[in-house]
Amino acid sequence: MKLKICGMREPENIRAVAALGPDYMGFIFYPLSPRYAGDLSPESVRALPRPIRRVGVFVNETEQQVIRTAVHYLLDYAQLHGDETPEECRRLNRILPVIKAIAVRTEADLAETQRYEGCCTALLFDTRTERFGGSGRRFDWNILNAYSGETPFLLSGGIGPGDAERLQAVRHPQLAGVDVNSLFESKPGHKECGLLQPFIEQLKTL
Ligand SMILES: O=C(O)c1ccccc1N[C@@H]1O[C@H](COP(=O)(O)O)[C@@H](O)[C@H]1O
Repeated sequence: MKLKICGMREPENIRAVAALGPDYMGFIFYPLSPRYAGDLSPESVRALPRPIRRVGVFVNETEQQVIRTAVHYLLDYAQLHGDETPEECRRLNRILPVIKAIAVRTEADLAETQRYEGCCTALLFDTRTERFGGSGRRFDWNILNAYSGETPFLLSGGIGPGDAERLQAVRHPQLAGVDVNSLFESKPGHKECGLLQPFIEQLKTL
């Protein structure tokens, strides 16, 4: 099971978390987020050891700006968390692999994914709230059984330090990994290695 650690914004913390060996690290380029990484020096991201894939998180950003940011930070993926259409995802995905976030509360929300089939490299299922992301709230994972698409997905939304065992019970052929964020923080954008390390150890046993 792959692990993405999202919402990084402090150079020292980025280095410490990178040493734990996540598969993906995420940087939020949404100015209204308390985890906004727009002031981060590109070197802090570019210097990440290569096995770690770099993901930029965007909300209703223009294609031009996403590409500009991707070049600046040498991003490997764009995670789109807004109202981006399948066509917008398809166009960008030809240039930069797209992870499209889908807001989930009910099974009906998963039906929405059909429109994105073939338009993005992966999906990310996050909890539907009044915000675009980073709510720290979990949705009912039983709902995942209603997803019958072929695009792999990351499971996200309110995954916390005590959830490794619960994740063990989630079985789905397209489950590619999990994405963690706010519940591993001591303040927005600062991840606690003391919480991440045991979680990662437990995940490895899955
Ligand atoms: O974290 C944010 O501030 C954020 C803002 C706007 C879009 C996405 C954001 N974060 C993403 O939200 C999910 C779930 O986070 P959490 O575990 O519930 O805190 C995660 O994919 C983050 O990348």
